[in-house]
Amino acid sequence: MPTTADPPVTPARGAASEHPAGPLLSLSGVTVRFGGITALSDVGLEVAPHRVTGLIGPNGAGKTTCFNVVCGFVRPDEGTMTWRGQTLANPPRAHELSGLGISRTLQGLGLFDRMTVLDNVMVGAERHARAGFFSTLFGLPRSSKEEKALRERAHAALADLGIAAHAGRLPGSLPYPLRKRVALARALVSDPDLLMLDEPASGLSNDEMAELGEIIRSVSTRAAVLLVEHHMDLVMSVCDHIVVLDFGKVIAAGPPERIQGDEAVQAAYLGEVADHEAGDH
Ligand SMILES: Nc1ncnc2c1ncn2[C@@H]1O[C@H](COP(=O)(O)OP(=O)(O)OP(=O)(O)O)[C@@H](O)[C@H]1O
Repeated sequence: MPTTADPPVTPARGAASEHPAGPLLSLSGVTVRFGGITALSDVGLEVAPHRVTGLIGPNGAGKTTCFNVVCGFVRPDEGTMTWRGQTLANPPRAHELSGLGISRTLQGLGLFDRMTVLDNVMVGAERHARAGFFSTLFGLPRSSKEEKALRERAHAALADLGIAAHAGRLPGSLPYPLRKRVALARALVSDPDLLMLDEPASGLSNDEMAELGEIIRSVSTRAAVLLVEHHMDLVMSVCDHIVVLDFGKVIAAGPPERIQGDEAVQAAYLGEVADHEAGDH
């Protein structure tokens, strides 16, 4: 089983964890098949507390499938998931994530168009609300004290991301980069221990991407981050640790500087460039 221990670039089966207190999240032996396609094969990775872990690889390498296993969208055929040292009998279902302390943003932002920005963020505060998600969604009553506390949390999350001024607007009236921040605020308002980001830089300008990098680094002071991303500049600048997938297998894991110089990684990405060029003719 590959692990993400830093010293070996090619992860070693059964290697000891690099984190003295243990990883926050680990996958071991995860295999996912879609009919005849093996999307993930014996994948192992570890996410350390308060570290940014990047999951990269060429198109079709299995990144989204791996992300979806952790967020409960895909059930693996084999393998285990360990959260805070406890092996989960089954990977969490999507609605169980928040209770575990895991939040995510997806490529499609999934904001509710008819709810204000503030209400969208309040939906994410479920973990801290006794009455929970459905009360917010369907406008069911909750105590005024609880309502006030939730509003304050949501406002603080918006303020942290510099978008408190837009609290009363509908998401559709905001430009895309700001809608992305709303989705991020909704993920952060529950004060997660792990924030999972699926291609957060897509559709952002270089300046916006640099700001996103700063946000990700600041989030890592209070939560671990698992980042699936194609933009290598962002990945290399924000990640403490990178896991590289190719054809559903972990081919390398280590700190950015080591991954950049890794021959297997370079070959995997060169193969991708060659495929694109062949497709151009
Ligand atoms: N629901 C599905 N049904 C069938 N095959 C799938 C399904 N989801 C993914 N696959 C296949 O599994 C493999 C891994 O796909 P995945 O989307 O996880 O890769 P990826 O690294 O996220 O790719 P990209 O960078 O292009 O988004 C691919 O061969 C893909 O075609």
